[in-house]
Amino acid sequence: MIEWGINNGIEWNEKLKVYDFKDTGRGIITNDEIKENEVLISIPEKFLIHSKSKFSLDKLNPPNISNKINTTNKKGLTTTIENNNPSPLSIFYKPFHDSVNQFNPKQRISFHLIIEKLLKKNSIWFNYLNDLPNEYNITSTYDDKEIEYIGYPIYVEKVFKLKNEMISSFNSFKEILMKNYENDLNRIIIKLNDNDNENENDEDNDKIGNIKLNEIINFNLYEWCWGTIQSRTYYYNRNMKQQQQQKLESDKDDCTLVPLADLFNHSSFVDTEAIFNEKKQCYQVITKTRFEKDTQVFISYGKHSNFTLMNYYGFIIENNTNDSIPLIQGDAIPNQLLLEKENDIKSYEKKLLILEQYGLSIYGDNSKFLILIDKELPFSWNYLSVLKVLFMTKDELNNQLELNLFHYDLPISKSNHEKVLNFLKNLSISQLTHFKNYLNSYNNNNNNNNINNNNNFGGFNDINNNDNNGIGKRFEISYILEFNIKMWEGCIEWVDLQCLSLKEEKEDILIGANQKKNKKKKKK
Ligand SMILES: C[S@@+](CC[C@H](N)C(=O)[O-])C[C@H]1O[C@@H](n2cnc3c(N)ncnc32)[C@H](O)[C@@H]1O
Repeated sequence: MIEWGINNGIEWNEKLKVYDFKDTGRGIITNDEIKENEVLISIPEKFLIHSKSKFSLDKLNPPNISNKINTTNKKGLTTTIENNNPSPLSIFYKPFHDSVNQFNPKQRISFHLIIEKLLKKNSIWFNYLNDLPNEYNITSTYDDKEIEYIGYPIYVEKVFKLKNEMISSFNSFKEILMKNYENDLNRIIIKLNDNDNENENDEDNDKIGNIKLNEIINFNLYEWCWGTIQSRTYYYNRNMKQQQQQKLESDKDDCTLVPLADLFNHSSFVDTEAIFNEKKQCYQVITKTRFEKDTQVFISYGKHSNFTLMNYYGFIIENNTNDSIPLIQGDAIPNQLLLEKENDIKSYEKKLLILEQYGLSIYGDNSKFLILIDKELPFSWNYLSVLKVLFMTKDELNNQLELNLFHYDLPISKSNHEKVLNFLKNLSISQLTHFKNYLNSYNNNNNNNNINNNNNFGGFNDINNNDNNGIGKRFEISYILEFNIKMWEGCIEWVDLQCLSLKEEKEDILIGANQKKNKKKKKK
């Protein structure tokens, strides 16, 4: 693959080599020191596969029609206006280009990948595509039963959401193609051989004849594209500046495959910069981290929790410092405080207003109720602040004691602190029990039948060796559930420590905060 890249003008850092690592699977090793800010790879634009990229067969690309056209106005003056609907001239390619124009970015990239894969040796990406994994371990490919067995409702819901996103994306992909090709699955989409008498049996493995619609509408192939996109693409927003800006803002999904740059494995301890270099017209990956000779060169895929890594990339990392557990709103927010809505609507509304004022929320996506891997503070600041405000008494609200929290970073009051800690202790104990149950039933349901339990992290795992009706135990899921148990145990320890030190406090912290306020007033 590297040789193919170098022969085609991809600038590959000479110190780097492909290597099969025991723990992470195929990745990149360096035979000399790599310095901070060193360019790892530069890839010419023509090799990128994104939602605007060209197909490798010239005849598949729409003719270059200018986006500006001349018109004559009522006064007979000629003006140049935007042509918002440039369409390919050829009737033969009309359904092809109509479909391309109707696809969203992920469908468009999938279509491109499918075409290039079916083109085999006729594709400029043949060597690259040939060396990609045949299947992916991402959660969208899990069996429905397996997803249910994960147990934790937030995880189950998220995985189903991702899987359904892929399925509905495929359904609409199929619908667009069927409509444009008038439901004719035998319709020839790509005519490689202009000779109509072509002998269809003449194809060898890598040379092809014509490509029909039924080869393109193939769920397994689409699932492979989805895995390729989820686990191997880079962000791509260079077009944002140009006229497509409006269109692209509505679909923030735009990303690009960058051949060979997707051979680097992930580490949460490194920093990477990936940019399109306008001057050189190429995509570059630059490391912000130094690497020693004979070590694996990692890049960063982002600060992801293990659950996110498992969903999008199909692997997890040991003791991931970015790990966190999302909380269900129903568990995270005390019920009795939600009941306040009925008893004391004024206080309830006041609390919501305070939260809004400080950019916090108890509803929907805005809320970040997270358990963190941080011994000093295992609950996210947002979450703790929401709880503190919700537990405020009428008096505390009237005295605007939220200012203690948001201005001086102090507790609202000793009793408020106590109530929050009590709630967190009960929450942690019940979550710990839940996670122990999830793990037990996960293990029991999967009957010790391991899908990829090779007791190491990542790498290429054979996900097909499960002979228990398609269900098997996944190392990643057991690890995440076990790790969450440890995190909840850490929360209980933290709450106990806080309770101890709170007991030792003689004076109500509320007084301390007020003193601080008074001091400020005196200064004025
Ligand atoms: C962009 S590709 C990296 C190259 C890939 N290993 C290959 O052989 O083509 C991303 C995939 O590599 C694997 N991977 C990346 N980082 C890893 C890590 N730290 N541990 C285990 N597997 C990792 C996962 O399978 C992931 O989906």
